[in-house]
Amino acid sequence: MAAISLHKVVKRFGEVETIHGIDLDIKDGEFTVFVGPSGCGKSTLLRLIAGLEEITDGTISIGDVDVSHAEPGDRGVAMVFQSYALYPHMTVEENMGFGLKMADVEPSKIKKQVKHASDVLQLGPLLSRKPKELSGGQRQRVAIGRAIVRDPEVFLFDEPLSNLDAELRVEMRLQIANLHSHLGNTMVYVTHDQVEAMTLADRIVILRDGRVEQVGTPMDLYYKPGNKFVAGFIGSPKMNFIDAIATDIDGFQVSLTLPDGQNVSLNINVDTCKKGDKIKLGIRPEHIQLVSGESNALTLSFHADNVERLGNSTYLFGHYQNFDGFKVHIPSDQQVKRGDNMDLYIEEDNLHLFDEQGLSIRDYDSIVAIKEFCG
Ligand SMILES: Nc1ncnc2c1ncn2[C@@H]1O[C@H](COP(=O)(O)OP(=O)(O)OP(=O)(O)O)[C@@H](O)[C@H]1O
Repeated sequence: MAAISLHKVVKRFGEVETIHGIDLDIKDGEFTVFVGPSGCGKSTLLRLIAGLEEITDGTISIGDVDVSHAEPGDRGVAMVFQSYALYPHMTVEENMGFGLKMADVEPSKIKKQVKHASDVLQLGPLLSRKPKELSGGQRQRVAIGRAIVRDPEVFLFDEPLSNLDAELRVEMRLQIANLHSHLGNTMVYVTHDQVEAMTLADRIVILRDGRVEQVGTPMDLYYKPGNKFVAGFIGSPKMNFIDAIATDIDGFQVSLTLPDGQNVSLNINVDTCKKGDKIKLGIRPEHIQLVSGESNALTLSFHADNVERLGNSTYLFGHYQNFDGFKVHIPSDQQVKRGDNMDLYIEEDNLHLFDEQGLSIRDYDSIVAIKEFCG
């Protein structure tokens, strides 16, 4: 096991800089997930840690060792890719032991390591099969097994589940979570699937255009997004954003004018905001209610253009004022049909506020503080 530390890491491909001076500390034994939109640099960053790409500037250390310019094989890492890349003519057992065989490891030791990995992944009954006799999920387990037999300090996963169908992905996701709790190694995992990120990660690193937008536990990123990009990226369906103008700020109170002309006064502590500022108000679809409650801060008139019933819950897609594509996630027992007009209710605690640059201006810690103060 080993901690990983990136210090001002830069990567340029020719003239083009794609990683712009990233600082990041990954703790020993932590499961860290890199997420972000396509092209943001997730795979490049992982490959820089693995040594499959050379850094242009900065340093990378694994454990106490500076590996910035070390060969991949000398870094104590094992990587699992999206494509399993198994040798078709070899059995599962031979595939798993091949790397050790090439490194001239004794056959009895190889057998022991393969046995250990196949026990961990429940591959025992499949050891004598060839890859073509395996399902996609089983093949990916063999690829993971091949990494385990090398007994690395760090596992690096590059979208390992993206070739699998939806059901298998869920199964393999659970297997990888079990693997981490069983082995306890430091693991870094790249995905663009936010469900994988939320469910697997101890900490998520959200990347955008080669920079880190925010690092935090899944729940921190969900409840306390540092900016509008993170708020929109984490959560499904995505957070709704509506425009507002700050008309008054007074300590723990901020007054806003909404697009429908209503003025609302919120008991919210904002860090940096002044009268006349344009604000984006963020509202998660699942934080909207159709029934008025005691602590509602906001009521919005909504028209449902579309209704999707999934059985366990219902999604409404519609508009509030001129905000098309406004999304609402409600329990399935609520009777709503396409074309209905209704009021939406949102509680104060569930509102997010962003300034014109997209930075969060809500002091999230004061939510807890105010609650504690008020008992
Ligand atoms: N070998 C390369 N030569 C030139 N540019 C590259 C190379 N590899 C990656 N890039 C560029 O670096 C940027 C980051 O790519 P990367 O593959 O790391 O993104 P990603 O976030 O993993 O994307 P995806 O989710 O689509 O796999 C992209 O703009 C890509 O075009």
